Amino acid sequence: MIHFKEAMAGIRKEAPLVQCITNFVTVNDCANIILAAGGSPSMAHDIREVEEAVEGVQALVCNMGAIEDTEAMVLAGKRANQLGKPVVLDPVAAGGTQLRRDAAARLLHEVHFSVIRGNASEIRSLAGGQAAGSGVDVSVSDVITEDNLMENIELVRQFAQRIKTVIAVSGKMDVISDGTRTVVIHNGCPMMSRITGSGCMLTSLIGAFCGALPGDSFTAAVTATAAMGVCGEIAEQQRLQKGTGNATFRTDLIDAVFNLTEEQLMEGIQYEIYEG
Ligand SMILES: Nc1ncnc2c1ncn2[C@@H]1O[C@H](COP(=O)(O)OP(=O)(O)OP(=O)(O)O)[C@@H](O)[C@H]1O
Ligand SMILES: Cc1ncsc1CCO
Ligand SMILES: [Mg+2]
Repeated sequence: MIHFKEAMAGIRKEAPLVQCITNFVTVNDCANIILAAGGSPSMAHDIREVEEAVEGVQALVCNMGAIEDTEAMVLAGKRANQLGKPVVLDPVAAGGTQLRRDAAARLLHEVHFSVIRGNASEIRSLAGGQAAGSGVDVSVSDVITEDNLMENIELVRQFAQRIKTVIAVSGKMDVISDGTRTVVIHNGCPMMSRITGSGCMLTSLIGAFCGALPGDSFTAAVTATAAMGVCGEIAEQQRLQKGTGNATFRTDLIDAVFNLTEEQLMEGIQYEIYEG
């Protein structure tokens, strides 16, 4: 059983401060989704201040879209680890270039992450498999479908168990595992992949939930992913009513997170749990 309601209440009560070392493409959306959820963002990323900045926050998010900030992520991540604060990784285009493969390997070696959230190509690459993609989007051949769901659940579960980290793979179906329990979430809509940053926003939201629930990163990752999916559906209904496009969808998605009630979340979630 996942305590979604308690997690939702917790993030609004705790108002966690979340530090994001993230990319210039989607930094503003990451800050706004944290605010929408009831948290408070800090985008401090300079190597001269990240270790000090981490002392004042409840969680750290490292987004490899800011590949130039890898050193800052290592410094901040190590300090967060010393302080026992959750660290979340978004391995943007992790398998795409040698620079990114090296950065991902270094980050995994030097920092312990509470949660890693990426698309199927990124997670497949981190897990040591052959990922087809080289860009920031998932490759068609890596997409998780009904047909390959069970083998992907097993891949994600084994990877989570091996590195003792909650792994969250996003897509049409989101697969989240702590190495024992695996949750599959069916919410969301294709429009979410027609804006840039829905993944970065999801990772930031996971960071905010981890900040509110520091001892339970699995519940944090599952609740954030479910909330994002339900809010994507709400924003899509509005897009269809208004006849708007991807720019308004992005705003409506953030608004939906701002206005999301525990009841809306509970009514909207479509998920199943696989044990063992
Ligand atoms: N076809 C889809 N159907 C339902 N939900 C989707 C679909 N594609 C993406 N999503 C949702 O969009 C969000 C982002 O997932 P996605 O896998 O697209 O991240 P990403 O590739 O890292 O994105 P980006 O790098 O652009 O930020 C998740 O909440 C996911 O559930
Ligand atoms: C498009 C893009 N390029 C680097 S980071 C980023 C945001 C989505 O991952
Ligand atoms: Mg991404």
